[in-house]
Amino acid sequence: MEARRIAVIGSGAIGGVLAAAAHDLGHQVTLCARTPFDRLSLETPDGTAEVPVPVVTEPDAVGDVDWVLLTTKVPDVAGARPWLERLDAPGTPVVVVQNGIEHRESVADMGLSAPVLPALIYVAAERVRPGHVVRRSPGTMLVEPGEVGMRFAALLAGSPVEVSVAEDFAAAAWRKLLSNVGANPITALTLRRLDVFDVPEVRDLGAALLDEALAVARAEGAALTRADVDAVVSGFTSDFPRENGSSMLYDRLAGLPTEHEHITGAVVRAARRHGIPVPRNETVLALMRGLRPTRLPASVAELRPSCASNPPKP
Ligand SMILES: NC(=O)C1=CN([C@@H]2O[C@H](COP(=O)(O)OP(=O)(O)OC[C@H]3O[C@@H](n4cnc5c(N)ncnc54)[C@H](OP(=O)(O)O)[C@@H]3O)[C@@H](O)[C@H]2O)C=CC1
Ligand SMILES: CC(C)(CO)C(=O)C(=O)O
Repeated sequence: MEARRIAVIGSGAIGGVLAAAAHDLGHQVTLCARTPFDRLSLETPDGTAEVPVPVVTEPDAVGDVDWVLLTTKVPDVAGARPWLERLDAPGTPVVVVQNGIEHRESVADMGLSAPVLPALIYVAAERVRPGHVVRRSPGTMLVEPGEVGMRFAALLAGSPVEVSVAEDFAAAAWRKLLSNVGANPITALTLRRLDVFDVPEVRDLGAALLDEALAVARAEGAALTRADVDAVVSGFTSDFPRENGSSMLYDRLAGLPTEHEHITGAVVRAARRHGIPVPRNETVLALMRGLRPTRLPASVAELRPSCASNPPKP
């Protein structure tokens, strides 16, 4: 495919993975970062590679582009407004690559002239320090159907991130939310990686959180069933290397605010609209709200393994 100019807003786990994937395909990538660093490096089971893409911290330093990939955490979208305003153009789609079900809402008040493409990503990726990202699995992305989604799939075709169109994107987003409602707060609260789901009671709690969320998803019109819950729960210990954690665990380790209001909070808000009881998710939300975003001591940070010792699952 012809090389395209791509701006990636956010240089964390997902921004790093997507910037590397696009660069390796020959696209012209610019990383729009908040915290400056010199050079992106990506650690995978095959080794660590430098990704020689320019890293800029000022919107005026980036020229016009063909695609914008927004990869900040959901609560950080407001802070990314200067980038989005600088890059906005009717022919430059903004791909919102985030967890949750609020992809369009999160940029709705920006007044963008650009088409917005909601996107979901499944990947085991961790930003361990500014500019250094560990990717422990290949990635898969799901995007809304339509012409922009198909062009985006073509843009990354042949990279380690396989993009496909989800005919029922709303259901796909709720299915992804099921995994995040279980894995993210449980790993963040226990400060453990996905191996925490080897503990039978924790696995049962995960399943119970998902059961509650399933009732809400169905009330919202998402065509999901108990089989989706079962698949997600068994995936906790089989879809990714168990040394993987979750984006919420990584935020907690780094002392950053977490996305709980957009994960568990989204389920609880929708449950209230429908009068559906979700006591376990309400409890988890209260605990997440009670956490202080404080960088954790070195002994806890040692939970961060490198990739080299973690071969991918077949
Ligand atoms: N990590 C994972 O494995 C997965 C994550 N996701 C989802 O993907 C989304 C992105 O997560 P992830 O990449 O993990 O998050 P990270 O915290 O690793 O990265 C987010 C990046 O956004 C940057 N940022 C924040 N505000 C701005 C700003 N104003 N301008 C420029 N950059 C900014 C942060 O900067 P700074 O460096 O200063 O912190 C950080 O580098 C989330 O919605 C997450 O839930 C989905 C699937 C898997
Ligand atoms: C659970 C996981 C790893 C799935 O991609 C994820 O979405 C996250 O870490 O936020």
